[in-house]
Amino acid sequence: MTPWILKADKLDKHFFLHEQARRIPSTFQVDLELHPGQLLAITGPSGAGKSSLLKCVWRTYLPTGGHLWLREADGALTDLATASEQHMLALRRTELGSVTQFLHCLPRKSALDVVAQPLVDAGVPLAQARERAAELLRRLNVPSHLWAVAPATFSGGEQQRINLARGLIRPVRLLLLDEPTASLDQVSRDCAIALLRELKAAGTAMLAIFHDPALVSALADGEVRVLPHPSLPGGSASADQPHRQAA
Ligand SMILES: Nc1ncnc2c1ncn2[C@@H]1O[C@H](COP(=O)(O)OP(=O)(O)OP(=O)(O)O)[C@@H](O)[C@H]1O
Repeated sequence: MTPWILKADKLDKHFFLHEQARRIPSTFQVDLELHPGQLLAITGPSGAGKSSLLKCVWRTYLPTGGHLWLREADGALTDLATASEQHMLALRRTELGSVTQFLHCLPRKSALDVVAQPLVDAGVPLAQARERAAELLRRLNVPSHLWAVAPATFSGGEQQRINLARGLIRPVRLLLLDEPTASLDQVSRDCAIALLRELKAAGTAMLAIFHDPALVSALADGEVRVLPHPSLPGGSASADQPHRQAA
């Protein structure tokens, strides 16, 4: 097997609300090992810290304990728990990608250009980026009469397909997926599964939160179960046996 691309070692995240002097526990003692071409499903009860784990990798959240090693394309090992902001910005431009369930885009920009933008930002000529965007929109069954329209007025499922196309258009080595298919119907979900399988086959590693067990069984190579902090209800078992990765 190829060497891992991401390894978490007792990763912790808690929040401190200074004005209330209150500590909010989140992700607790997570260990995981993710290889190129693998998808690991992050599972666990609501509030256990699944999204926080992905945000620690993307570094919207700064981990409060443990290590989060990324093996970069040149083989260098970087601990995302301590990497500089500048380094993180560079990694987000080159190696990391993230798709959530929410589409954030500028008003008045066409759906086609919203999807093409990450490629344009990466230096791909506009015509070529639009061609690839059109291909993805077709694959995700977004009707062509919507391509020139700004997605602000789109239905939830349409917006989510735009968001997914935008999130998948730029090739990355590690992709984070936080419920990117939550509002999709069965047909669109199957299209998304096919696209994600192609990315896996091309070697993209993925950490994903899917609430739909059908997606987990269709795509996951293993599971990382995030359990609540031992101080929380349902968390006592995790004190002795924190989050284990199951193959
Ligand atoms: N920015 C923040 N400030 C304070 N607390 C936060 C913050 N982000 C998350 N939390 C808290 O961390 C805990 C874990 O949240 P998180 O969203 O990671 O859980 P989750 O497992 O993804 O939940 P769900 O399945 O319901 O989406 C929750 O108690 C949440 O209130």
